[in-house]
Amino acid sequence: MAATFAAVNPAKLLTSSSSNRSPLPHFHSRPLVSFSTSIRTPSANLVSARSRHSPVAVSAASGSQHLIGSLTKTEGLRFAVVVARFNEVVTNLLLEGALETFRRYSVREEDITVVKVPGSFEIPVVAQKLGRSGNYHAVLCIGAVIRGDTTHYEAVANSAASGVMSAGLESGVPCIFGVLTCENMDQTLNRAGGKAGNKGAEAALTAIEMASLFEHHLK
Ligand SMILES: Nc1c(NC[C@H](O)[C@H](O)[C@H](O)CO)[nH]c(=O)[nH]c1=O
Ligand SMILES: CC(=O)[C@@H](O)COP(=O)(O)O
Repeated sequence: MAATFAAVNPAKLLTSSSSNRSPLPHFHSRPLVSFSTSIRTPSANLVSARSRHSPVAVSAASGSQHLIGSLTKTEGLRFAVVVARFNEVVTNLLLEGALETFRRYSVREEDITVVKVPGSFEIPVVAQKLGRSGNYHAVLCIGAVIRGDTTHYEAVANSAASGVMSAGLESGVPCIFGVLTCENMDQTLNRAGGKAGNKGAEAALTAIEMASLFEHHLK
C-alpha cells in the first residue's frame, strides 16, 4: 500500500509561504529559553551515573534526583509535525514558528517530517500512527479551532485535545498540543506571531524538551 502520509521538506515550506507575510516579531536571534544546569548542593553521591553524563539531571538538597529535558542536546532527535489545513492562514504561521524554533535549537531539517491533515479533528489518529511508527522522539500537533455559531467548536476542540493526549499515552511518544482554541480570529492571530507570541514556536520548545526527557532520561 502507498505511504499514508507525505514528508514535506520544511525548508521548502518556509520558502514557499514566507513571501506574503510580515516577519514574525517574537523571534530573537538566540535561543528563547535556557535552563540553568547548576547544582546547588553538589554531592557526588547524589548524582547517579546517568546524570553525570547529562548536565540537565540535577540533584536537589533532599537527595532526590531531578530529571529535566534539555533544549540544547537536540542532536539525533527526530520530530513529526502534524498540521491541520483548516484555518490555514493561521496554521501556516504556527508551523513557521515551530520550524524556526527547531532550526534555532539545531534540530536538523532532515529530522523533521511535516504531515498535513484536513482539520484539527483529524490530528489525533495521525499523531498516534506517527508515534507508534518508532521513527520520532516527539509528535508536535498544530491546528487552529475558532468558535463559530454552533457547538461544533467544542466538539472539534475537545476531540483534538483529548485525542492528542490519547495518542501520546497510547503510543508512549510525547504528543504535544499546539492547537489554538480561540473565540475569534483576532485572538487567534495574536497567538500566531502577534501580540501573544507564536504558540507554534512555544509548542516546538515543549516538543524538544519532552523528546530530550524521554531520550536522555526515561529510556
Ligand atoms: N471548524 C474547524 C475545524 N473543523 C473541521 C474538523 O476539524 C474536521 O476536519 C471535520 O469535522 C471533518 O472530520 N477544524 C479546525 O481545525 N478548526 C476549526 O475551526
Ligand atoms: C470550529 C467551528 O466550529 C466552526 O468553523 C464551525 O462554525 P459554526 O459553528 O458556525 O458551524
